[in-house]
Amino acid sequence: MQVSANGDRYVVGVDYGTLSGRAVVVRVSDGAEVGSAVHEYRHGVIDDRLPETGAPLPGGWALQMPEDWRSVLREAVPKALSAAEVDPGSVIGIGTDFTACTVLPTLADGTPLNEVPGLADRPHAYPKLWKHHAAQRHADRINGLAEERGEPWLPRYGGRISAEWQFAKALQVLTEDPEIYDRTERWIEAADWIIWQLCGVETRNVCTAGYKGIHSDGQYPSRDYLTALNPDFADFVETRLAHPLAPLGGLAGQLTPQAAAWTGLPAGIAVAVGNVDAHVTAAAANAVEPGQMLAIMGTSTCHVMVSDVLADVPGMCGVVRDGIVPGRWGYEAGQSGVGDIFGWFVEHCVPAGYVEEAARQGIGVHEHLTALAAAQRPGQHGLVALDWHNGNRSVLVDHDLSGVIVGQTLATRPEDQYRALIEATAFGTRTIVSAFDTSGVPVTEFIVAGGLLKNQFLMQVYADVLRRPLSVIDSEQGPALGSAIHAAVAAGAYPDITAAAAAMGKVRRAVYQPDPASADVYDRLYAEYERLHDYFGRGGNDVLHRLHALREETRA
Ligand SMILES: Nc1ncnc2c1ncn2[C@@H]1O[C@H](COP(=O)(O)OP(=O)(O)O)[C@@H](O)[C@H]1O
Ligand SMILES: O=C(CO)[C@@H](O)[C@@H](O)COP(=O)(O)O
Repeated sequence: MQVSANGDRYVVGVDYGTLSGRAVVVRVSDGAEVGSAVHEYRHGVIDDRLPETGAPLPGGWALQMPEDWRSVLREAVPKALSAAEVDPGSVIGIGTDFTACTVLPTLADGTPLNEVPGLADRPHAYPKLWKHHAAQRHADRINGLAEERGEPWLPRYGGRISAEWQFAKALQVLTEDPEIYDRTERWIEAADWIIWQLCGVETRNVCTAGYKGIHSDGQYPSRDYLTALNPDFADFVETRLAHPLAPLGGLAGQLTPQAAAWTGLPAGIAVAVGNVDAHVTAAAANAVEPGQMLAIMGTSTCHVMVSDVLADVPGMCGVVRDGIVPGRWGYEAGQSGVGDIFGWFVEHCVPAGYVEEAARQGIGVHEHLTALAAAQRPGQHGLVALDWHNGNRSVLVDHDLSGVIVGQTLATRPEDQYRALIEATAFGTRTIVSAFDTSGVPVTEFIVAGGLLKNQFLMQVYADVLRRPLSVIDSEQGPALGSAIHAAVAAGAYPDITAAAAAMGKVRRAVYQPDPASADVYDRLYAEYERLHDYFGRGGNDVLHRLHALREETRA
């Protein structure tokens, strides 16, 4: 094992986000981040037209391009190494994390179907990004049948499987393009596909299989159940998924000469088993003890927490043995839209005068609206909103729901709505935290990571709405740092993730304290949120579903 001139050893973590991939070079001894680089995906999120043909995509679709992911290895990793000014020979391992469930059909050798000659014009040949929401009716069918048959795995997923998960997406392929389904030799999470690119062998990790792949108590849904779903789906598990599952922090293999040439790293170094962006971040924030809930807040929010207790938490995404750290139960819940909602508002709902004023002050529109919103007292805008602009992942698990804002008058201004949307996402998080608190897995510490940390006003709103202190990760590259920590374990530098997280993870405790007076007002607003939540989300008024159906019908 090589080391640098001063004896330091390094690992590389690569975080595959929704729009870009980030690489960070990290010192093994203490987690110091010594260099990083970001590479934007050329095609970003493909949700409008297929790049090859320009053919329009239906509503709810979100695809990605595997070549964009390889580019991150070719571009971001060498740049991070050069920024770090470390000898590549002192790097002992590489780890990666991915959005999930981002899943793709491939040939038996891992070639993505969209790269197979003659298939580039077939939308179903492309990877489906986590936020591909066009499989809701398949998820509904999966849930309905599982409930009817009393499938044992259903409670492990909060009673409902999400349209984002891999069975719903695969069933959509089978139903809408059976030929592409037939050509699919492997159906694989991007989290595992990228590892295949790095070390040349197929591996599958317990995390994506457990949460997004309905692999529970050692098995996928039965052949009998899949046959009942659709006889042509009967052998889906055996033919396209089946593979031994590898533990998190495990060694997937060694970096191939080809991947070494892409990255500038030495061939033969350790490649860690694939993992999910949210789950690796638990190690980065050293949030690996029971009761420590970590919220990774960016375009969406994921909530992850380990526990020694197995409980059914209504509406959670899943509870998986070894799903965050080996030896413990790992819980996940989430909100499908958070930063994306603020991004949508900034892009589509702000008059030119605000954009000009932000430019005049030399700040972004988010910062301008945040400053105006922060000058208000809680409740002053007279609004309450539902944060469902990208559907609801927890606790309702329904991607056909949409956003609601109540209380607008002629005096309502953009900053009022921006603030109401921030508060709505905080109320969504409170709903999730209380689902855990009341299900026997109480949240004892709330820790935040992710891009939204930069909005301090937003953080204070969350502390007030949750009425509890917020700890924050002390890194701007949480997932990439977490991947690097997994690489250090895979390379044998630490005995396990917990030990590596203690040495390399970074957290600042109780940085935001709740303000009791604000919290009192938010309690009243939250009570309104809860009423609207149940009215629009639990059948009190099905208007959001009817509007969704009408929109789809009209588009068709
Ligand atoms: N100052 C801000 N306040 C609130 N939201 C912001 C701000 N700046 C950017 N955003 C939103 O944050 C999201 C990006 O978060 P980030 O963590 O960087 O991305 P990702 O989730 O893809 O890793 C975008 O959806 C954007 O609209
Ligand atoms: O769902 C998960 C993880 O389980 C995320 O990958 C997904 O929400 C995308 O996260 P980002 O918003 O890109 O950070």
